Amino acid sequence: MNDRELLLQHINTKAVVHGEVTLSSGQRADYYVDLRRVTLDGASAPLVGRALLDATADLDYEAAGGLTLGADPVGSAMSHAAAGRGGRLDAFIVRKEGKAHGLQRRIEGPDIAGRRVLAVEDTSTTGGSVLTAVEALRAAGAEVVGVAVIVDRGARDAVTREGLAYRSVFELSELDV
Ligand SMILES: O=P(O)(O)OC[C@H]1O[C@H](OP(=O)(O)OP(=O)(O)O)[C@H](O)[C@@H]1O
Ligand SMILES: O=C(O)c1cc(=O)[nH]c(=O)[nH]1
Repeated sequence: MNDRELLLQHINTKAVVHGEVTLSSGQRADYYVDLRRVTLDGASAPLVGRALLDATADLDYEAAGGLTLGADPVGSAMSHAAAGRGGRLDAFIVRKEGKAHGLQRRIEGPDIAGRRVLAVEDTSTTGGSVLTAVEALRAAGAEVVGVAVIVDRGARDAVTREGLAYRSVFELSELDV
Protein backbone atom coordinates (compact mmCIF):
# COMPACT_ATOMS: atom_id res chain seq x y z
CA MET A 1 0.00 0.00 0.00
CA ASN A 2 1.44 3.43 -0.91
CA ASP A 3 1.49 6.54 1.35
CA ARG A 4 -1.71 7.96 -0.11
CA GLU A 5 -3.67 4.71 0.23
CA LEU A 6 -2.43 4.25 3.78
CA LEU A 7 -3.28 7.84 4.68
CA LEU A 8 -6.83 7.36 3.41
CA GLN A 9 -7.20 4.39 5.77
CA HIS A 10 -5.90 6.47 8.67
CA ILE A 11 -8.32 9.33 7.88
CA ASN A 12 -11.32 7.02 7.62
CA THR A 13 -10.55 5.22 10.88
CA LYS A 14 -9.28 8.14 12.99
CA ALA A 15 -10.72 11.41 11.65
CA VAL A 16 -14.21 10.82 10.24
CA VAL A 17 -16.84 11.59 12.87
CA HIS A 18 -20.59 11.21 12.22
CA GLY A 19 -23.03 13.50 14.00
CA GLU A 20 -24.39 17.05 13.79
CA VAL A 21 -21.74 19.77 13.90
CA THR A 22 -21.41 23.48 13.20
CA LEU A 23 -18.59 24.24 10.81
CA SER A 24 -16.14 27.16 10.89
CA SER A 25 -18.34 29.03 8.38
CA GLY A 26 -21.43 28.60 10.57
CA GLN A 27 -22.90 26.01 8.18
CA ARG A 28 -24.41 22.88 9.76
CA ALA A 29 -23.29 19.40 8.69
CA ASP A 30 -23.91 15.82 9.79
CA TYR A 31 -20.26 14.71 9.68
CA TYR A 32 -16.88 16.20 10.53
CA VAL A 33 -13.39 15.32 9.39
CA ASP A 34 -11.24 15.96 12.45
CA LEU A 35 -7.87 15.89 10.72
CA ARG A 36 -6.03 17.00 13.85
CA ARG A 37 -6.46 13.37 14.93
CA VAL A 38 -4.32 12.47 11.91
CA THR A 39 -1.89 15.40 11.55
CA LEU A 40 -0.90 15.09 15.22
CA ASP A 41 -0.82 11.27 15.22
CA GLY A 42 2.73 9.91 15.24
CA ALA A 43 2.02 7.18 12.68
CA SER A 44 -0.11 9.34 10.36
CA ALA A 45 1.81 12.65 10.35
CA PRO A 46 4.71 11.35 8.22
CA LEU A 47 2.17 10.13 5.64
CA VAL A 48 0.56 13.60 5.61
CA GLY A 49 3.91 15.24 4.91
CA ARG A 50 4.87 12.90 2.10
CA ALA A 51 1.40 12.83 0.50
CA LEU A 52 1.28 16.64 0.38
CA LEU A 53 4.77 16.87 -1.10
CA ASP A 54 3.67 14.39 -3.77
CA ALA A 55 0.40 16.26 -4.46
CA THR A 56 2.32 19.53 -5.00
CA ALA A 57 5.36 18.15 -6.82
CA ASP A 58 4.55 20.30 -9.88
CA LEU A 59 4.66 23.53 -7.82
CA ASP A 60 7.83 25.41 -6.92
CA TYR A 61 7.87 26.72 -3.32
CA GLU A 62 10.36 27.23 -0.48
CA ALA A 63 8.05 27.32 2.53
CA ALA A 64 4.64 25.96 3.51
CA GLY A 65 2.14 26.84 6.21
CA GLY A 66 -1.22 28.40 6.88
CA LEU A 67 -3.71 29.80 9.34
CA THR A 68 -3.27 28.44 12.83
CA LEU A 69 -4.31 25.87 14.14
CA GLY A 70 -5.33 23.22 11.64
CA ALA A 71 -2.55 24.13 9.22
CA ASP A 72 0.26 24.15 11.80
CA PRO A 73 1.12 20.44 11.91
CA VAL A 74 0.60 20.20 8.13
CA GLY A 75 3.42 22.65 7.37
CA SER A 76 5.67 20.96 9.92
CA ALA A 77 4.96 17.49 8.54
CA MET A 78 5.86 18.68 5.03
CA SER A 79 9.08 20.25 6.30
CA HIS A 80 10.12 17.00 8.00
CA ALA A 81 9.13 14.94 4.97
CA ALA A 82 11.20 17.18 2.69
CA ALA A 83 14.23 16.77 4.96
CA GLY A 84 13.65 12.99 4.98
CA ARG A 85 13.93 13.10 1.19
CA GLY A 86 17.18 15.08 1.35
CA GLY A 87 15.49 18.40 0.51
CA ARG A 88 14.75 21.63 2.34
CA LEU A 89 11.38 23.20 3.08
CA ASP A 90 10.67 25.87 5.70
CA ALA A 91 7.39 26.00 7.60
CA PHE A 92 5.47 29.01 8.93
CA ILE A 93 2.36 29.78 10.97
CA VAL A 94 -0.08 32.59 10.19
CA ARG A 95 -1.68 33.98 13.35
CA LYS A 96 -5.42 34.71 13.24
CA GLU A 97 -4.51 38.19 14.53
CA GLY A 98 -1.19 39.96 14.92
CA LYS A 99 0.12 40.08 18.47
CA ALA A 100 0.75 43.30 20.36
CA HIS A 101 3.91 42.33 22.23
CA GLY A 102 7.25 40.68 21.40
CA LEU A 103 8.18 41.17 17.75
CA GLN A 104 4.49 41.69 16.84
CA ARG A 105 4.69 39.29 13.92
CA ARG A 106 1.56 37.92 12.25
CA ILE A 107 3.55 35.22 10.44
CA GLU A 108 5.87 33.15 12.61
CA GLY A 109 8.92 31.25 11.40
CA PRO A 110 11.67 32.05 8.92
CA ASP A 111 11.01 35.27 6.94
CA ILE A 112 8.80 34.71 3.90
CA ALA A 113 9.10 38.17 2.30
CA GLY A 114 10.08 37.83 -1.36
CA ARG A 115 9.88 34.03 -1.24
CA ARG A 116 7.65 31.52 -3.04
CA VAL A 117 5.29 29.92 -0.54
CA LEU A 118 2.50 27.35 -0.44
CA ALA A 119 -0.59 27.99 1.73
CA VAL A 120 -1.81 24.76 3.32
CA GLU A 121 -4.80 23.55 5.33
CA ASP A 122 -5.91 20.30 6.85
CA THR A 123 -9.31 20.71 5.19
CA SER A 124 -11.01 23.53 3.36
CA THR A 125 -14.80 23.97 3.15
CA THR A 126 -15.54 27.56 2.07
CA GLY A 127 -11.86 28.44 1.59
CA GLY A 128 -12.29 31.36 4.01
CA SER A 129 -9.50 30.26 6.36
CA VAL A 130 -6.91 29.51 3.74
CA LEU A 131 -7.69 32.70 1.82
CA THR A 132 -7.21 34.68 5.04
CA ALA A 133 -3.74 33.13 5.19
CA VAL A 134 -3.10 33.97 1.53
CA GLU A 135 -4.04 37.61 2.16
CA ALA A 136 -1.68 37.83 5.17
CA LEU A 137 1.15 36.18 3.22
CA ARG A 138 0.77 38.57 0.30
CA ALA A 139 0.66 41.54 2.69
CA ALA A 140 3.95 40.28 4.16
CA GLY A 141 5.54 40.25 0.70
CA ALA A 142 5.41 36.53 -0.10
CA GLU A 143 4.56 35.13 -3.52
CA VAL A 144 1.81 32.56 -2.95
CA VAL A 145 2.15 29.86 -5.62
CA GLY A 146 -0.90 27.88 -4.58
CA VAL A 147 -3.01 26.21 -1.94
CA ALA A 148 -2.85 22.59 -0.85
CA VAL A 149 -5.12 20.68 1.54
CA ILE A 150 -5.37 17.13 2.75
CA VAL A 151 -9.14 16.88 2.20
CA ASP A 152 -11.07 19.21 -0.09
CA ARG A 153 -14.51 19.84 1.36
CA GLY A 154 -15.63 22.25 -1.36
CA ALA A 155 -13.18 25.19 -1.57
CA ARG A 156 -11.75 24.53 -5.02
CA ASP A 157 -13.78 27.20 -6.86
CA ALA A 158 -13.21 29.87 -4.18
CA VAL A 159 -9.45 29.29 -4.31
CA THR A 160 -9.03 29.01 -8.07
CA ARG A 161 -11.15 32.19 -8.51
CA GLU A 162 -8.25 33.97 -6.75
CA GLY A 163 -5.94 32.78 -9.53
CA LEU A 164 -4.26 30.23 -7.28
CA ALA A 165 -3.33 26.62 -8.06
CA TYR A 166 -5.31 24.24 -5.81
CA ARG A 167 -4.17 20.73 -4.89
CA SER A 168 -5.94 18.29 -2.58
CA VAL A 169 -4.71 14.85 -1.60
CA PHE A 170 -8.34 13.64 -1.30
CA GLU A 171 -11.78 14.71 -2.39
CA LEU A 172 -14.58 14.29 0.12
CA SER A 173 -16.19 11.66 -2.15
CA GLU A 174 -13.22 9.34 -1.50
CA LEU A 175 -13.85 9.31 2.27
CA ASP A 176 -16.28 7.13 4.23
CA VAL A 177 -18.56 10.05 5.11
O1 LIG B 1 -12.68 26.53 4.58
P1 LIG B 1 -13.27 27.05 5.86
O2 LIG B 1 -14.76 27.27 5.74
O3 LIG B 1 -12.55 28.23 6.39
O4 LIG B 1 -13.19 25.86 6.93
C1 LIG B 1 -12.04 25.11 7.16
C2 LIG B 1 -11.33 25.53 8.42
O5 LIG B 1 -12.03 25.03 9.55
C3 LIG B 1 -11.13 24.36 10.43
O6 LIG B 1 -10.54 25.23 11.32
P2 LIG B 1 -11.34 26.02 12.46
O7 LIG B 1 -11.96 27.24 11.89
O8 LIG B 1 -12.26 25.06 13.13
O9 LIG B 1 -10.25 26.54 13.42
P3 LIG B 1 -8.98 25.89 14.16
O10 LIG B 1 -8.01 25.46 13.08
O11 LIG B 1 -8.44 27.02 14.96
O12 LIG B 1 -9.44 24.74 14.99
C4 LIG B 1 -10.09 23.80 9.49
O13 LIG B 1 -8.88 23.51 10.15
C5 LIG B 1 -9.94 24.90 8.48
O14 LIG B 1 -9.02 25.87 8.91
O1 LIG C 1 -15.61 23.46 7.69
C1 LIG C 1 -15.06 23.19 8.77
O2 LIG C 1 -15.02 23.96 9.74
C2 LIG C 1 -14.43 21.84 8.98
C3 LIG C 1 -14.94 20.74 8.38
C4 LIG C 1 -14.32 19.51 8.66
O3 LIG C 1 -14.74 18.44 8.18
N1 LIG C 1 -13.25 19.47 9.48
C5 LIG C 1 -12.78 20.58 10.04
O4 LIG C 1 -11.82 20.50 10.81
N2 LIG C 1 -13.37 21.76 9.80
